[in-house]
Amino acid sequence: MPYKVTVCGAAGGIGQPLSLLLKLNTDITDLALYDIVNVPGVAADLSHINTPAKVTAFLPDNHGLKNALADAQLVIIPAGVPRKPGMTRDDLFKINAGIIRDLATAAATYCPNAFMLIISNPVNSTVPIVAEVFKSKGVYNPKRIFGVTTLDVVRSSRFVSDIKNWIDPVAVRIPIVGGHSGPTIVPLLSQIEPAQDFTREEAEALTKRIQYGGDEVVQAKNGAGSATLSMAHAGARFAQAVIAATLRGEKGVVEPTFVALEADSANAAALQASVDGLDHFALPVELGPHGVERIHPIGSINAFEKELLAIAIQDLKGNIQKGVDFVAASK
Ligand SMILES: NC(=O)C1=CN([C@@H]2O[C@H](COP(=O)(O)OP(=O)(O)OC[C@H]3O[C@@H](n4cnc5c(N)ncnc54)[C@H](O)[C@@H]3O)[C@@H](O)[C@H]2O)C=CC1
Ligand SMILES: O=C([O-])CC(=O)C(=O)O
Repeated sequence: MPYKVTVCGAAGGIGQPLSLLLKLNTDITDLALYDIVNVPGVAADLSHINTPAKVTAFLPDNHGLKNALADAQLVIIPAGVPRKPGMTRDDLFKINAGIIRDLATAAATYCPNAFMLIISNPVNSTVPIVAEVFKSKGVYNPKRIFGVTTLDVVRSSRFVSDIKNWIDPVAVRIPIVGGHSGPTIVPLLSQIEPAQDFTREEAEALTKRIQYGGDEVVQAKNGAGSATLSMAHAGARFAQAVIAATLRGEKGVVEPTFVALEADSANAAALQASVDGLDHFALPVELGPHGVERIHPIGSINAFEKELLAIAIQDLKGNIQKGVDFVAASK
């Protein structure tokens, strides 16, 4: 069965290793790589790998974006600028918001039914931007738009195994809820599988490391960007989860991701009430043939996690509104 995936920002620090991992995915038959620079070389290089996907490069000229997106079933967007030391993800808004708005406008026009996986920061605002653009084009389906927060999940599994060193980091699962920036990243360590006990000191230190894991990489790269290789792994993992549920019909595929809560219409009101009325939030999402199948509630959490959640909700309100306002002001 043909399955076309388009990567926008494919020549970048994330785009290249992500495209490599996607090229190794034998469910994908057509890998369209779009960027404003350097993408023909990336595509030529990847096209020599002996896996089924046909790799094609697109630059903006000759209707490149239109041709890259046409008939895509899945679109992954790591386009835009990364952080330098001292910056917050929100500092990227002024450049990345316009890039995401324009790519979303093209996707809403040329592949309105594709699953949209948004990596570009600030995710807490770029996902609402995509949603608002799709609404304005009359093609909005909240089940199909995802903010990729998988790196928080990947990191947290690894960081837990650093302090409880007999735990297999591949097997450990921690629901990460909220959003994708500092205090909006809320790891629910009380719900870790397999079950673990943490002292309050351990929980505080681990939570801080998970919330600021991105900063560790930004500082280590010292001006040369932010996480790219771990992000490529995380992006490929989330893409595979979507492909498994939507193309292969696998059941029980659950990954935390930042989504519109209305995507689970049966539970939307209760979910929104649990996060002070926010319309977007990262929660563990069960994926199904149409994308979001069911959004898991926050569940039972301890006093420390309640404190974290209250802080996250306050920040997220502003981040989400900023995205909505940006699209409204662009009209
Ligand atoms: N969601 C997450 O967990 C993470 C998100 N990120 C974010 O991902 C984004 C990309 O990061 P990197 O790959 O390190 O940056 P990068 O600068 O290495 O690559 C970005 C690519 O986007 C391309 N680009 C710029 N404008 C474009 C447009 N209008 N259309 C298509 N392509 C365009 C650039 O030419 C470049 O190749 C950043 O915003 C970063 O903050 C990074 C790590 C984790
Ligand atoms: O920290 C950054 O700017 C990139 C990112 O989102 C992450 O690594 O989680």
